[in-house]
Amino acid sequence: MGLSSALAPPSLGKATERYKKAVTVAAEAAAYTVLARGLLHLLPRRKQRRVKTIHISREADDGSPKRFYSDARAYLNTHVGPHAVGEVCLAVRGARRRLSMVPGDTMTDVFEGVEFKWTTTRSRRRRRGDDGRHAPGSLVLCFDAEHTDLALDRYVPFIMATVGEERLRQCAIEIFMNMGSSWNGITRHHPATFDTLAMDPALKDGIIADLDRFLKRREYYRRIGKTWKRGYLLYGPSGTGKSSLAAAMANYLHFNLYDLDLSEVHTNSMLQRLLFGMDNRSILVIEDIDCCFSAASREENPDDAGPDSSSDSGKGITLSGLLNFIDGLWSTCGEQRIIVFTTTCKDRLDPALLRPGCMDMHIYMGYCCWEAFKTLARNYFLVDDHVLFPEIQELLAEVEVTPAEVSEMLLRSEDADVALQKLVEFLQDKKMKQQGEASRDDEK
Ligand SMILES: Nc1ncnc2c1ncn2[C@@H]1O[C@H](COP(=O)(O)OP(=O)(O)OP(=O)(O)O)[C@@H](O)[C@H]1O
Repeated sequence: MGLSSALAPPSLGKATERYKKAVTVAAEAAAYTVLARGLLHLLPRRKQRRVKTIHISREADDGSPKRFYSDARAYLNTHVGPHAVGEVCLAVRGARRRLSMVPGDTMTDVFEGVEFKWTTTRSRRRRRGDDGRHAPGSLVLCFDAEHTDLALDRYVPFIMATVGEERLRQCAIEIFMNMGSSWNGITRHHPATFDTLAMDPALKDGIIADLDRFLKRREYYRRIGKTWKRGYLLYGPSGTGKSSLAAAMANYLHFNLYDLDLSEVHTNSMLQRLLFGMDNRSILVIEDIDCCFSAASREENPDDAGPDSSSDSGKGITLSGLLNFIDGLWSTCGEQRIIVFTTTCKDRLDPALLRPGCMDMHIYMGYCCWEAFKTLARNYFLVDDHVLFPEIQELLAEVEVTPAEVSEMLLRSEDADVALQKLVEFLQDKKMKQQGEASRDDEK
């Protein structure tokens, strides 16, 4: 074969032949693939296991923390680990000790017989401390894909419920009541929080800011030589949330509540024993203080002293005595104490209590305003708007109704339409009655 014939292009017939062969090979390969896929379905399931991977990031796109991320971490730290892994992080805050997974580590949880493998990834952005360790980035959950429904429908809700219950338990505060000279305490989760409290939002924010400031001021109180305590006088009609506010403060600060019934305290020594028996980081609540110490104080009417007064120091408990007593006692042994007095009738209070500097903050808990109503509607029915809202807003501007009365109406039905209609009728009825009373007063 000459050089020229070797380099010459193949004939058209040969080229067609090669093309046909190539097509046949490709078709056979495709057929094998289909066959192999079909056979794969016939193989036992174990052999075709696929892994499902879910990434749980710590922050949403807008930078806000993601709820399930923190729930999952809390669950892993307390329920799965840290015994499941060799290396753990330790954080100590006050009396609380917290162990958590080291970023990059993996642990396995078994739920309903299925294995769930959790891995913490390392954050690319942040580094923790001087040891150069990466802060945790996101969580990665891997499991057999055939259990996807179980994972999403049962495992994830189980984690959230478990952590939710745990948080409630941890949020529980102790509520004490006086029995003789000692306190009788129960641990419970009081439902009142600043979220559930219906009141003017600016006032609510002001109270929260005041509490925050108080907590941070240990050095300040030490410097000025005063007891680290804060006093709040809550006044307003019955059913406006004064007791609820005291409980919301306790929940917010994680302080225990001491509900002091002064009618049961007959002598100064009894009072002293009770005050000494209180823990730090606590709130002392004395309700209806006007009934305990009115303007016609026992100080001015010594005959009005407590029944056992003669058996003790010879003096009954007086308001100024109580205040000085508390100051004196707490200055030696107490840290982070709050005292809350409530009254429905500020006019009847002993002037000593109203003197500047006695109670740090006077808070008026008033009738249900529009903003307060919106908080209740959101909490009871998860609604921010309703066709009856304009009418309710108008009525609330004219009628004196307490948040307790509004709450009671909203509780009458789980159906928002029904409950809000009942509230409208209740407000209309109340408006008529209040107008009737006003015109009768005018006639007098
Ligand atoms: N501002 C409020 N926000 C939410 N719920 C409230 C509010 N005020 C009253 N309630 C509801 O009414 C109930 C009674 O309220 P609370 O005892 O706190 O009122 P109070 O002003 O302390 O009344 P009293 O002066 O009679 O002790 C509460 O358990 C709560 O359900």
